[in-house]
Amino acid sequence: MMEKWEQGRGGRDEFEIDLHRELHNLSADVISKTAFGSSFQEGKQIFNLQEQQMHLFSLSIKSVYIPGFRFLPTNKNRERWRLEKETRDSIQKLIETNSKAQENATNLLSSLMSPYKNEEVILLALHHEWQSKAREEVIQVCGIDGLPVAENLNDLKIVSMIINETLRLYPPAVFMTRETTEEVELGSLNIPAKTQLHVALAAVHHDKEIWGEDANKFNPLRFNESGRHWGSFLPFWLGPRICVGQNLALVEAKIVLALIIQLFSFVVSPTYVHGPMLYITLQPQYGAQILLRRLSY
Ligand code: HEM
Repeated sequence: MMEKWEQGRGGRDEFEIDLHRELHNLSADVISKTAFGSSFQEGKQIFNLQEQQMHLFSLSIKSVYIPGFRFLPTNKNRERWRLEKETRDSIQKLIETNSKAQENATNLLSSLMSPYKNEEVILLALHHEWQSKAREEVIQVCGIDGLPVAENLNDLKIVSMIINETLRLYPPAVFMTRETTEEVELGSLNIPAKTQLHVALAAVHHDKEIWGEDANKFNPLRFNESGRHWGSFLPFWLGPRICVGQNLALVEAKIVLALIIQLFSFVVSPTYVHGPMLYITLQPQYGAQILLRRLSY
């Protein structure tokens, strides 16, 4: 990705990119490579099929629910069935040809959650003091041309705090849905069996009683303090269904953010319009345009 940026720069000091698009492509590459290794191209094709399915799913949840409608052979339904069949056939083919992919394929591809958050870079583009602090740390830990590697990732404490603070303010999974299997008492509420509950993660993350009066402000320092309630920060959820990709996501996010900070300084482009939108996960509706400037040390 960085090489592509460098080529696209073509000698200019400053250039604009849509970070949302760039990180989305990077995420597809990394998940496909991690899950499928040598079958990377086929993996990426499945990723693309799922993305088209996601688009159709997001249209259906916004329309009026008519029982049984999903069984009618409308154009959109036929497209959904085609994508579903093509995805299943491709995964099956991969499993048959690549025994290594067998354990991981369905699980990893069931998640299109990008581990990289445009918001991290956008927030750093707005908060220059944190951008500088993070750069100082990356250079101290990795040097001006060294890479973030397994041995030094734990030393990137400020970078971690920035990632956590971004996941707090803009959790990709905005709410979780659960259904009660039996009647339960929740505080003063008596909830019957088979009731759907929506747990609003974003509301918990912005709760002033938990996070204080500056709950809506970007302040990575709050992640320097210990003693927080385990239920107050849950971007990856909790318990038995906690995100299995959590560690991979955090490691990837750290590496990518550290590399961008090490090579470029950045500001928000005048063409950027802030418009977070729920599209299965939280996404920037109009993209994430930033102006990058190559650093020379
Ligand atoms: C910032 C990035 C990510 C966030 C915020 C995130 C968040 C979540 C959340 C909240 C859940 C719980 C969903 C539920 O139970 O309803 C979940 C589940 C899951 N995630 Fe992630 N995820 C991220 C990245 C990833 C990545 C990179 C992968 C795979 C490489 C992944 C794989 C999974 C899988 C397989 C599950 C289902 C686990 C189960 O049901 O047992 N996630 N994720």
